[in-house]
Amino acid sequence: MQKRFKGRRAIVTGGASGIGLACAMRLAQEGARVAIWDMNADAAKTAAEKLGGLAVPVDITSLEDVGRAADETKKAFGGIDILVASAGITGPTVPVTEFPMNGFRQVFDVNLFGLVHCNKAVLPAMLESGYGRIVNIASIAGKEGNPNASAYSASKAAVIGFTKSLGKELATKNITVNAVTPAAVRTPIFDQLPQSHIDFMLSKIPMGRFGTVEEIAAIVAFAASEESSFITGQVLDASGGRATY
Ligand SMILES: NC(=O)c1ccc[n+]([C@@H]2O[C@H](COP(=O)([O-])OP(=O)(O)OC[C@H]3O[C@@H](n4cnc5c(N)ncnc54)[C@H](O)[C@@H]3O)[C@@H](O)[C@H]2O)c1
Ligand SMILES: C[C@H](O)[C@H](O)CC(=O)C(=O)O
Repeated sequence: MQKRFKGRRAIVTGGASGIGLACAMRLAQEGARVAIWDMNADAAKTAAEKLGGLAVPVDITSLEDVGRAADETKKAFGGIDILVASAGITGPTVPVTEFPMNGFRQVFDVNLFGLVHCNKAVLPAMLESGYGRIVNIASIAGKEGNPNASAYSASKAAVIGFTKSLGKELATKNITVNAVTPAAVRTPIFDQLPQSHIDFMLSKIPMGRFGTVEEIAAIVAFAASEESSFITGQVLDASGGRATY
């Protein structure tokens, strides 16, 4: 495998599981030093040991905790070149008429505000070095809006809008900011969903199968690489043919 990330220092939020773990493994396999940022401290430790990286337990909903994590990572690595923001939750799978507002806010606290905290936290180091790659993991749900998943869909649509804005702000700073919108991939996040919703998501994929974490990690790795230098503020799709834009 090529070593596109030799000498690069990466943070992967949600890196202890699923898509984030696969992204962390791919970046490490290609030479990056990787910090696993995750609220699951034990899983983060296990993942970091597996890839020879750094485990940084953090709750991304806390701006202060994220600032502490960024300081710890920058001190350990000497800088930050890459952020893959993968940490996320689904929230309840219910119609809007039944959707509890505390649940709606929790989804936004993690999926949007937590992601914004992490994007903000890595920018000083990237601006100081004059280089950066930010890859925000959104979802096809943010493009299409899934029924019974209004908070999740809205939060991912917000991630897309935020990514487009930040990409334009940083366009002359050699820092790119892109989103990836996967369709369903069988990971532990499915444990947060009823089977009916999982069946619905599969039914929407023209390829007739779920994606794999490796397939998502491959597109994330491209977006995180130097090769993607003329792509910013964009949405890179990985939905098995489902997305129409
Ligand atoms: N799996 C899919 O079908 C799919 C498809 C499209 C997009 N996504 C998105 O991809 C990302 C990763 O999903 P996944 O399938 O790997 O899920 P996952 O549940 O396997 O992993 C999510 C990780 O995020 C961590 N996390 C959750 N809340 C956190 C917080 N407040 N602070 C720090 N860490 C926190 C969890 O501990 C977990 O390790 C999510 O943003 C999800 O919305 C998933
Ligand atoms: C959490 C979901 O599995 C993920 O976002 C994929 C999705 O929403 C879909 O419709 O596919």
